[in-house]
Parts: sequence; C-alpha cells; structure tokens
Amino acid sequence: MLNLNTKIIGRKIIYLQEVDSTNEFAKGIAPQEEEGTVIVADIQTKGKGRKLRVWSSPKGGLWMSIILKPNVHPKHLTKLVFISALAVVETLAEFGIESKIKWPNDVLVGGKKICGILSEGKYSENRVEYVILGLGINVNNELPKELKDTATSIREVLGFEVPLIDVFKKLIGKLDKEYLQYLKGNYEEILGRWKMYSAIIGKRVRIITDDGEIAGVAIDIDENGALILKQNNGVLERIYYGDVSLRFS
Ligand SMILES: O=C(O)CCCC[C@@H]1SC[C@@H]2NC(=O)N[C@@H]21
Repeated sequence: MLNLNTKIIGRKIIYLQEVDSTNEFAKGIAPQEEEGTVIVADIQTKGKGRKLRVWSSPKGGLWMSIILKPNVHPKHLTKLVFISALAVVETLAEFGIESKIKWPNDVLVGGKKICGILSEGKYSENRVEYVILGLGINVNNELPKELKDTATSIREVLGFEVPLIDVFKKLIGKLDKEYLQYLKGNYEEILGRWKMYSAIIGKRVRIITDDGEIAGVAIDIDENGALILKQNNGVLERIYYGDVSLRFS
C-alpha cells in the first residue's frame, strides 16, 4: 500500500486501493475537480496505454493521474507530455538511475521501458477544459513475462525495492517544478532539456504510424513536438504521432 500522508504532500490526493484506470477515474471527476488533484491507485484492473493498449498495473508500481487546467492555447498541450517525461527522468536521477526519453513519451533505462505517459483531455479550438496526465512507473512490481525483454522497473535496475511513497513525492515535486516552467511559457528551455535526454535524436529509427512504417534518421524535434525524420531517400518528414522503434531486424 502507498501509505499516503496527504499533509506531507500538501495537495488533494485521491488514493484508491483498486480502480479500473486512474485516467478514467480522473476524467469522471475532472470537470468539477480543482487543478492539481492527483489520483493514485495500488492496482489498476484496466490500465490503459497509448493506442488502447493494455498497461499492466499490479501492486508495487506507481499508477497515477494528475488533473491539470492550464490556461494555455490547446496547441501547447502536446508539450505537457514533454514536461512529464522530464519530471520522470529527474525523479529517476534522484534514485541514481540514468534514463532517456523515447519520443514522444516513453522513459527508458538501458533501452527498456520503465515509464509510460498517457495524456488525455477535453478542449475546444481555443480553450482547455482539462488535461489528465497519466503516469505509470514500474517501481517494485513484477513485469509480465512477455515484457521482460522490453521493460524494466526501478527494483530491477537498483537490485532492491524503494518505498513507493518516496518515488511519488519526488515525482510530484518535479512535476510541479516543470509545470511552472510550462505555465510561464518557457517552451524552448523545456524542449532544450528534453532533447538532452533524447534516446533517438541522431539515431536510425523506424516509425510505426497509422499509415504504415517509415525509416530514417531522427534529426530533431520541432517547437510543436513533432519528430523531424530524414528518410532514407533524403526527404525530411514531420511526424506528429507514432511509435518509434530502434530495432532493425
Ligand atoms: O506507454 C503508454 O502506452 C502509456 C502508459 C500510461 C499508463 C498510465 S498508469 C496511470 C494512468 N492510468 C492509465 O490507465 N494509464 C496511465
């Protein structure tokens, strides 16, 4: 159990022993909930990943969603996953773990995924109603057999367990710090730091999109968060959504 003391963290935390998905729960309450409220659960029975994938969420991991209501133009929302990934990298560093970010929002240690981020929201053309930032960090949880080659956990990397509450508190602190930079509009600075941790810039990659697969070298990330890929035929392409693979068989 997370054994939360909300007074220590100083914000509203909804702690659940079990829930289908903290993101789904957050969506249900977001319209009337205050900004910054965090939903955290010991177990998710229907943890969701990007592209409707299942996110394995047994006891021992950190499964949480934070409700945000930034007063920004919706075009800046993609940057929220960048600040989340940065907050995770900084949190892991506090535990002596060096990590990298795989565009758009996977955090890797030694090439294996340790954290996934799922951002969902409600917004119109000009106004953001709310954003749910869902973060899943493998901390002390067992990984499913089929993920052993591609995923890892803090426990696996360090060789011992760390208290979930410590990871949670550090992550909230880092998220708050990065969110403040975001609200100040310091996007360039955020992106600059994000790039320092990029696992893919300068590397040959395959991008799997809904329209098929493109291969090339990841050149850069533009100011809107799109990946700039130099294809094998030399043509530059901006990619807004897709899964990056660094594996070539
Ligand atoms: O890498 C991905 O595909 C994103 C995974 C996001 C998982 C987190 S766990 C907490 C929150 N609730 C969910 O159902 N998903 C996110």
